[in-house]
Formats: sequence, C-alpha cells, structure tokens
Amino acid sequence: MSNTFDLDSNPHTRLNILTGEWVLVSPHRTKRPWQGKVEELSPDNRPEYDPKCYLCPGNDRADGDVNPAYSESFVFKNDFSALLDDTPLASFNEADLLVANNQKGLCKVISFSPKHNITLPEMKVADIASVVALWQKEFNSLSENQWIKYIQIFENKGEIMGCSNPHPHGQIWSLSDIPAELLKETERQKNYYAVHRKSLLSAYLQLELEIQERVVYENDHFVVLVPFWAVWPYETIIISKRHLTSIKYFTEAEIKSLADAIKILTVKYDNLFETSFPYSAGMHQAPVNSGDYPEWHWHMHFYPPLLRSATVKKFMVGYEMLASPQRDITAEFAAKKLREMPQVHYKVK
Ligand SMILES: O=C1CCN([C@@H]2O[C@H](COP(=O)(O)O)[C@@H](O)[C@H]2O)C(=O)N1
Ligand SMILES: [Zn+2]
Repeated sequence: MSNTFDLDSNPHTRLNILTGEWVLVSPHRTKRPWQGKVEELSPDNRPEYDPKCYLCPGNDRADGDVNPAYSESFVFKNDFSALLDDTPLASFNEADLLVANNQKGLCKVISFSPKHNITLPEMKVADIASVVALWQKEFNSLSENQWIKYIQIFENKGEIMGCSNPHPHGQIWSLSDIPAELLKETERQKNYYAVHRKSLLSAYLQLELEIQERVVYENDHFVVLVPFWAVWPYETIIISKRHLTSIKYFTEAEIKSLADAIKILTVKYDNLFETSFPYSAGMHQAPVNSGDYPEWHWHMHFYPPLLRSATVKKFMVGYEMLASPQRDITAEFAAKKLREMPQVHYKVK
C-alpha cells in the first residue's frame, strides 16, 4: 500500500482541531455518480405580510406584546425564554454523582426583515449588513451585564431544522456559564496559542489558503471554507482574516464584508439543489466578563442537513450517536460543488 495518504479513496478519520473530536470519512462509498438532483417542490407562495405571524411588523405576539411597524430588523426579548434572568445562581451535588448548576440567562429573537417571505440569500447585502450591525450592538449591550459570561448568536433556518416560523429570524442566548462546545474550542485554541503565540485558526486559515482545495469563497476580510473535519455534508465555516476575539471588534468594513460572505454562501447553498437551503448557523467567539481570551479567533459555523437533494438529508443516528460522526462525500468534494455554484440566486431571473 502506498504510504502517501490518499484522502480520496480509503476510509479514514479526520481531527477537528477546534474540538479534539474525530469524524469517520468513507470516500469509497461515493464512487457511484453524484445524485444531487433538483426536485419539483410545491411552490413557495408565502405572502410578504402574514397577519398571523408573530414576527411581522405591527402584529401581536403570543404573550400580548405588539411588534412595532419596523422597516429594517427588529429585536425583542424571547417571550418563552429557555433561560431566565432572575434565576438565582446555585448548584447541587450528591456525592459527585448527581451534579447540577442553576443557569441564569437572557434570550432575544431578531427578525432580519419586515418581509415575511424573504430569506438571507434573497436579501440585499446592505440589509444583511444591518443584521450584522444589530448582532454587534446586541452583543455589546448584553456584555455590559457582568453576570453574562457567554453570548450565542444563531439562526435555525427551515422547518427541517425545527424552525417554528419561516419569517427570516435568528436568536441570541446569553448565559451565566460557558457552554460545553465553547469550553472544548477554548481549550484547543488556548493550547495552540500558548505554544505558537498565534491563533489556531490563523495558522489553519493560512494553510487552507495555500492549498485552496476547501475554500468556497474569499473576500477582503473573511474566508468561507468546508473545514477539513466537516461532519455535515455541506458544512462550512466562515473565518475572519484578522485575528479578532469577538464581533465587538468588527470595523464597519468587516461588518459589510461578513454580510457579503453570508450572502454569497447562502446563495450558493440555495443554488445547490434549487431550494431554500436549511441550516443551523451560529458564531463562536470569546466568552465575556471572565478574563482575557487572546487565543480566541472569531468564526461562524453553518451546519446544513441536506445530503443529495432538497428532500434527502444526512441522518446523524446509529453509529454517529454511539461512536463518532461519519460522512461519505469528502469535504473537498463538497467545497468543489459549492465553489462551482453561481453567486446569483436561482430565483433571480
Ligand atoms: O410570540 C412569540 C412566539 C415565539 N417566540 C419565540 O421565537 C423563537 C423562534 O424560534 P426558532 O428560531 O426555533 O424558530 C422561539 O424561541 C420562541 O420562544 C416568541 O418569543 N414570541
Ligand atoms: Zn466554533
């Protein structure tokens, strides 16, 4: 057997350098022709305004509050928050076998647009930039609460991702503790930074830009990649070129540039199967009000479930739940498909 490692043919595992976890890749299983197909789906004829939608301007929300007649983006405190900001901080421990901690938090919902029937890929870059600016404003104002230690900005898009309302929106959950996924990524970035005095993602980005095989799109301030360790078929990561620890430090130019990167990526996603491409996406950044985190490098994960058509998704079940995530198509194959997708949305005639 040749000792040169062929990422394209033998089953192998890949290391996620951010979390320390491994993904099993079975490239030999995709020797059959790519069956990515465009399916005829029922036309999406949602109205621009839906009188029953709790996110549309001027409408009642479930708890009786009324939305203003907003014309850009709109943020409000979640009426059914998973975390409450009056929870006392307390912990529970029974012989180190039953361990629990109270969690205090503040959750917000952001409507990206007054239009009920639009999604990020169909929005103008300038309107996406106003969403990014609002994310930065909310991040900064939430950070002023000293009890808040971490802020998770995210979007669940599409029914298949449990999204309860098609109106374009995202959420911000801020909490008094640092969640597990972030502790993993902090640990790995801290270890690398301590040795190399530069961020893990700066080094990773430099290598990926040299190789180019997993780059999907690049602009002045951000790079969109399918990460070497991607788990979901068309998973991507957006990484800032500047080593920024959080969105707090984004300049005006970086805000506009992130909006451009999100626009191009989500347009390519929609073009892949000519459907509104579902995903859960969120940014990862340094914890707040808990010391310095110079090792942290801002990035944004996109976790889309679709595998080979608008209705065929990857299932993370069985082996993935019990042993480790597994994928057939390689990160390189996915990146090539996304690179080839036009930057103009398929609905734009
Ligand atoms: O009137 C309402 C309905 C839904 N919501 C909140 O909107 C959020 C939307 O969640 P999704 O991103 O999963 O669709 C959800 O957390 C739900 O609690 C309100 O805050 N007010
Ligand atoms: Zn991350």
